[in-house]
Amino acid sequence: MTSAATPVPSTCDLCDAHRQSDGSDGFRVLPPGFHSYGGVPAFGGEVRTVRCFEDNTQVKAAVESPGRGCVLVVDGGASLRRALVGGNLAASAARNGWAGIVVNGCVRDAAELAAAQVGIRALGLVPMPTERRGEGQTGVAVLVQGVWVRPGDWLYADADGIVVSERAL
Ligand SMILES: O=C([O-])CC(=O)C(=O)O
Repeated sequence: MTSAATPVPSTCDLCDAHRQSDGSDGFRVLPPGFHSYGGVPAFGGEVRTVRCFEDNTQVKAAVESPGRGCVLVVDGGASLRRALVGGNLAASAARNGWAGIVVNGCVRDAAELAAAQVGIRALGLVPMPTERRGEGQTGVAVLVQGVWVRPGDWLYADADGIVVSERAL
């Protein structure tokens, strides 16, 4: 598996190679709108997923478990009201070997995120944390900005964007 330290293919090169893709080959591009907040600007790895809404219980559990070079994709329903990842969870993700976290939602603690050796993408920053009520699901297909992302997919992110593939590229 790819780890944060492994060079990742450029998303532009991947898109050049898939320029005729209609999605039927399992290659997808996430729409723009994600910003980079982590200390690792480019990352890639096999996908693990969490779906939750303004409750980061399952995100915390995931980043506190071994990441094995995977990318955690968190579908937070695009909520801009609560931060699903902050400095503590980012530090846990880095410590446990996650390559990156992509949040369809918000994050907080900008300075601490930038200091964490993990890739972090999110729609924006908001200082309000979630309330943990034990809700949320892991290991489910998630719809991120209109694009399906499934556990076992591969995700690559760099300065140009984020792409997802059914297989390692
Ligand atoms: O704990 C949270 O809910 C989010 C946060 O602020 C952190 O990860 O430091």
